[in-house]
Amino acid sequence: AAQSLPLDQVNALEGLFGKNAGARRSGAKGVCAAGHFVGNTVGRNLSSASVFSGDQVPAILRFSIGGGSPKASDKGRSVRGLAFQFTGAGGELWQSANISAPVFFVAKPEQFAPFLQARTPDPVTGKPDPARLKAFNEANPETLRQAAYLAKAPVPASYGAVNYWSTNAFIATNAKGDKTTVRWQFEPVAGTLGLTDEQLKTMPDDFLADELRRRVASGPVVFDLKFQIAEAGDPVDDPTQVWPESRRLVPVGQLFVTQVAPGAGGACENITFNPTALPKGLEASNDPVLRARAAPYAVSLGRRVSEAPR
Ligand code: HEM
Repeated sequence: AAQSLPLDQVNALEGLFGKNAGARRSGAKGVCAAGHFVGNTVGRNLSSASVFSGDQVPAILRFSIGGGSPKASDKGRSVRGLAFQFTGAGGELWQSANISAPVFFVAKPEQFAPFLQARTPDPVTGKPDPARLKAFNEANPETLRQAAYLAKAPVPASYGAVNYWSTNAFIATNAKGDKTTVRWQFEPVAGTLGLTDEQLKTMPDDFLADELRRRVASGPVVFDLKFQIAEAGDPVDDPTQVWPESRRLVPVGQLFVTQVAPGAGGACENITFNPTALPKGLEASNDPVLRARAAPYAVSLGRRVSEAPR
């Protein structure tokens, strides 16, 4: 029976991926990192948020693999995640969790648990019920767009060589009070890099965290943060739909990744990157998926921090 949306969502993640003590119920495998963000004048013209001041803003970061398994393969065709917490002037926080796909897999929060349940193996057959999966997919075709994107995208060779998107829309307000609806993306300045078919066969399942450590040891990994500017009629409340490619994409600052935790754990672990924790000058849009995120993140945080340590 339905309990509440956030509990159903977290329980559905546990149903599919297991209840992995101490681990995030989504983005379970990952690594803590740190660095800073520097905003530019374009950012300041769009948003009065103190993080765009141009000063170095401290960043706590986490890179991750999609899904709730701490043992997920780094070669899987799931999303990679980039979560950040920027601390602006006066301790003002901006938290966010972004993925390596321009679209999310549900348009509405009510689709989240049924999407996962339809993919959860039946204990008797060891496989998802094919009729149930087919019925869900046919009734919810927009939930297949993310997998279609990932099927064609190269598997990232590095956490530092792939784009990350907000997928959700936000409203930026500048000092004059002008409002702009935006989505954002992080683009690696050194370019994107995918694994070749040969590498997919020969690489181990665990390489991304060490690869990032090596990269950062030889210099900061830098991402351009770009805002994509919505125009009238663009779907601002549906993260399964991209906006037209012709939409303006403007750099608003750069993220410098300068440290990677030497092992498991670190400053990112007790944080839940709640994407509606926003500084003054940035607001949540009416996207119902965005608005639904804080509660299940808090449920997952509560469960994982109260379980036995890994
Ligand atoms: C209704 C929609 C969603 C639900 C129910 C949901 C649920 C969750 C949960 C329970 C966690 C674990 C939180 C923690 O333990 O700290 C999580 C993490 C994460 N989610 Fe979501 N999520 C949703 C939408 C999204 C969207 C739209 C994105 C990205 C565009 C996203 C990206 C991520 C990432 C990258 C992480 C890992 C963050 C980290 O490294 O701590 N999620 N999500």
